Amino acid sequence: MCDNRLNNEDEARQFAHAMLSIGAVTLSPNAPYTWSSGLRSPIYCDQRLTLSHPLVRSRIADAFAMRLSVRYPDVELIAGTATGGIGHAAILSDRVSQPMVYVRSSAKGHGKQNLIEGRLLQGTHVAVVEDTVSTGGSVLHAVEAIREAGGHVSVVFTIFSYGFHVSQEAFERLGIKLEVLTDFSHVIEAAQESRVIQEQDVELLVRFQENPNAYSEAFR
Ligand SMILES: O=P(O)(O)OC[C@H]1O[C@H](OP(=O)(O)OP(=O)(O)O)[C@H](O)[C@@H]1O
Ligand SMILES: O=C(O)c1cc(=O)[nH]c(=O)[nH]1
Repeated sequence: MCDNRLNNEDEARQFAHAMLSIGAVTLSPNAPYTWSSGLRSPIYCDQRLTLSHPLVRSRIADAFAMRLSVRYPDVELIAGTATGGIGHAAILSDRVSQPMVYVRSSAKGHGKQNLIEGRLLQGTHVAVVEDTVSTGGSVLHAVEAIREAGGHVSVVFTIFSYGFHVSQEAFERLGIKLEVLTDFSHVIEAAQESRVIQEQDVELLVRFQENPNAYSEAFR
């Protein structure tokens, strides 16, 4: 679908530069980060920082809201993933005057033992909001929880995605459209333009993105 209000290429560049300007992108090639999936990575993109920047978080909500209204008019409920997606889901649901729930990474061990917090009615059309997609495991776990509870999910919104083959295949398999504001390649381009990374870092990062498992295994 082509819509003039959705110039995703410019938007992707702008969000990549915004991520760099707030210090959300950090590199540590010699002492890799361990991700939630267990993968070891030379890069970490911390979207939690966007919540500390009102202008950036507001632009994120604007971009999500525009895509939601143009492409997914049937959505009736916004679901955030714990913890990174909750803040952005709250801002978006307020923007579009829709109700919100959030999905825990695992069911609570006390109280009502809920996995999903808030009111989710059977048959509701839900958009899921995540902050970062790496393998996609976390957000797809949330999608499955919502589907099991009787909700319909066909779209996930994320601020950032690494664009790994494994995640793309998983989204396709589950029939989920992934709406991404910016991604790995735009962040790398922005970092080169701003001269915050060296050529040797770029080569390493591209090798990592092409085969994250092989890179990760080398550090075990
Ligand atoms: O696509 P995946 O491989 O699942 O990785 C991405 C997930 O990892 C991060 O969350 P984390 O588990 O660090 O928890 P947090 O949101 O509570 O900080 C991030 O916020 C995503 O939810
Ligand atoms: O996969 C992850 O855990 C992860 C990667 C990343 O770059 N940023 C983040 O918040 N989580």
